Amino acid sequence: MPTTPSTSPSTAAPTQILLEPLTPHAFAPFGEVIQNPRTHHNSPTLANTQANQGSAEKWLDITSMQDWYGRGDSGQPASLKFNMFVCYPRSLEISPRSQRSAFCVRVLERHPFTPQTFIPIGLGTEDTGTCYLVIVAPTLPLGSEARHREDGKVPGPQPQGPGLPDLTRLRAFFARGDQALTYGAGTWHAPMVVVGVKAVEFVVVQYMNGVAAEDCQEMEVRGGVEVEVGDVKEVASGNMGRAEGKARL
Ligand SMILES: NC(=O)N[C@@H](O)C(=O)O
Repeated sequence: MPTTPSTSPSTAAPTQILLEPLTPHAFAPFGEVIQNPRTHHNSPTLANTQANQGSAEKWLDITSMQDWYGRGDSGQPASLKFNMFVCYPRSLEISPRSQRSAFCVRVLERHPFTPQTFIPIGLGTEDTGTCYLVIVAPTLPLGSEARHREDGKVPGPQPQGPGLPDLTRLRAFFARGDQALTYGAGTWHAPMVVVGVKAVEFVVVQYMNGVAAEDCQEMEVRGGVEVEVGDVKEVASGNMGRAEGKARL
């Protein structure tokens, strides 16, 4: 997988950020949350209709899946792929600062020309021992990119822009089994992080064209970013106080 140069948090970075619940509003700069508007009061307004002889409610256009590969240099067309990721629980470390368990983000990646949807299967809301973390960063404007890149090269245009991730504005969300999500095309994100006691299977939907540099770009986060998780059971059951989970930059 192609790796862009590593980057590290700037000295101006805040030292801590909150671990937040995944909501459509909070996640909007990075993509979309997919959830049942009947059971999640914070859902955006969606059109719906009756289906299946009235035994089903059908919500329409629940997420966007647009092919941006026409902007790639190779001209290689992409097709829609359904893959499955079986994500095992990650090892957590004990934060030297808080003495609580934490996940260290060492890699961020992006898919410049496609959204990517993660749909968990087999993780119920009753599974309060396991949840998953969605860790994302906005993209820096190109001027900052030029200052940060070591090889002087600028990748082609993409929906979020070609810049490196802004680690000073990294966000970490915790999600439940009754939520799926779509990373917007080009959104910097950590490889999926499951925490807790069991593996989670995800059906993953995205466009791909087989050109490695256009399908996925990855970079190392020098020194890592520590996301404080604390008690996974508290996080997974949604009982965590908002100020408890923190990421240290
Ligand atoms: N997000 C994640 O876990 N992984 C990927 O985006 C991937 O395509 O490898």
